[in-house]
Amino acid sequence: PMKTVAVLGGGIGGLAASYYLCKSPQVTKVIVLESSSRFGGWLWSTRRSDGAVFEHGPRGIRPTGAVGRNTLNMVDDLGLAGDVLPVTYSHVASKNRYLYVNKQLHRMPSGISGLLRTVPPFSRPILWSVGMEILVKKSKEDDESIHSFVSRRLGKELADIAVDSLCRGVFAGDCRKLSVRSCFPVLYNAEQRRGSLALGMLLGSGPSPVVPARPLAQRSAKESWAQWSLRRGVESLPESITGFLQKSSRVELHRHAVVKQICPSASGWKIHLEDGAVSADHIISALPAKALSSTLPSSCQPLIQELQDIATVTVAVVNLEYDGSILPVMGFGHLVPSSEDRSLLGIVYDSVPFPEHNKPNGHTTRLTVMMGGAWFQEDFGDPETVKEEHLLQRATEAVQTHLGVTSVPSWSWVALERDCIPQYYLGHHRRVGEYSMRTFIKKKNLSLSLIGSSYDGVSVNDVIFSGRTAVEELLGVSL
Ligand SMILES: Cc1cc2nc3c(=O)[nH]c(=O)nc-3n(C[C@H](O)[C@H](O)[C@H](O)COP(=O)(O)OP(=O)(O)OC[C@H]3O[C@@H](n4cnc5c(N)ncnc54)[C@H](O)[C@@H]3O)c2cc1C
Ligand SMILES: C=Cc1c2[nH]c(c1C)Cc1[nH]c(c(CCC(=O)O)c1C)Cc1[nH]c(c(C)c1CCC(=O)O)Cc1[nH]c(c(C)c1C=C)C2
Repeated sequence: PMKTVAVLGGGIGGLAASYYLCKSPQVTKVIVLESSSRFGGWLWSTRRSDGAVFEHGPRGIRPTGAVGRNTLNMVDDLGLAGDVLPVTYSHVASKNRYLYVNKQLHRMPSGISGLLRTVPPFSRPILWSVGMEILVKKSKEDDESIHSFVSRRLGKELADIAVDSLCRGVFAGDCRKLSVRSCFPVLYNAEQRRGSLALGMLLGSGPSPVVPARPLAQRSAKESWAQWSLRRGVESLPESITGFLQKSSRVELHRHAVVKQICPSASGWKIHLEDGAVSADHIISALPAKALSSTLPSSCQPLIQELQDIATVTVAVVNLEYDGSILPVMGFGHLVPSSEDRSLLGIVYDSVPFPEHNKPNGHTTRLTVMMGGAWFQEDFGDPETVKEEHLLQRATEAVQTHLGVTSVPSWSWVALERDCIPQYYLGHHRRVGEYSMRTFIKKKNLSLSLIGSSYDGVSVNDVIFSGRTAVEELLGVSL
């Protein structure tokens, strides 16, 4: 006999959880509480009146693996299949990714010849490192930094350049601090189960959840999609889920609803808002860990501390539009290792994967420059006091020096995204897992689920899947 479930936070995590809750007749009421004026959180797109679309958050979602299929199944269910913009593996945006090293763009090695030959900026063929990797003993540590893991197994050069850049292009983070076990479980499991990454790739590195492919996911497999977006931008996904939830009489959607405090009560929870309170049998928190931490009563002290300790980074995202085709190379974009420029993380060439988002008949090029991350403070200082003009200038200078573009952008947008990406540091798996947060919740019998990017993966797919898993565990069903 369930129950009223309160979902805290209306980002993609909270919306996904609410969507899955609606699938069960056991749930009598779903109350979504979102502090801001819109749903979607970091899924945030600007649609200009002339039809151009600019992404300030995620721009390409991966279709592969169980979590990728799961998202496509949801997109299919919502009736969004006709709006999907796929990018296949054979597309130039999938084949070409660049590194900016020693003041030059280098195409990242790919394919057989890319592995066999020595390609700058690397000093020996990647295949040599991969071959030697099979001989490296497996580690007995229960966690390790990504940099140390890759240095040990593949050599320092790949760690310093390729993996340093990769971690900036996914976590906006420092691979010397990030945990390999939590950030790249596939790599960690390959070593633990197969003794090597090469063998893990060949033989598989462990079981993954079973998610059957519905028609859209089948199409994506047949057509070999590498990533996808939506015609009116990624924000269409939260908009469409919100539309779906609005149609249900069991769902209450609240914006401008700041959760101030949550208190365990005899029957569940009392949730205090700025004005008034609501009661619920269960809480699914889809808030960032620190935000949840500040709402808990002092009786939850150890949990409060663990949540507080999950670090985040701030990223400056600058969208630029230029007249004409100004790119010297075609591809997804380029990344910059921290040894080259500590606070300039990389540039996405949005027009290449998604020309549909250009101004119609306009011959323009859209780029996104990402800056800061783990290096934000040391370069830009306090996010409270940085000036937009300064961020814009740094971004356009980078476009000029890295890509040789001397013209002035015809349009720009600067977004300072505070604490937007959680950082899974060494020992993160222990913090969220068995020995800590989730154990405390179980021991204290708290009817509370933790979902969202703070815990089990930061990608849109991971966050949606965390919502689904929490609902399945809560209701004891498989959706
Ligand atoms: C610049 C950028 C680029 C990215 N690129 C990609 C990509 O290419 N591919 C990919 O898969 N992922 C990407 N990501 C990651 C992904 O977008 C995020 O990890 C994901 O959107 C997080 O979703 P969430 O629901 O967990 O959190 P959020 O989006 O942070 O949602 C949390 C919600 O809680 C609300 N809230 C906070 N405090 C309170 C309170 N007290 N009361 C009520 N509500 C509150 C917030 O307003 C927010 O709406 C990117 C992220 C960023 C920032
Ligand atoms: C330069 C900074 C960033 C760029 N994108 C992000 C940041 C911080 C955020 C981001 N990008 C990806 C994810 C995870 C998605 C997933 O795991 O499914 C996040 C949170 C996708 C991604 N982007 C790049 C890689 C290698 C990946 C992993 C998945 C994949 O292989 O597709 C590379 C990359 N990101 C950026 C650039 C400029 C770039 C490379 C040219 C921007």
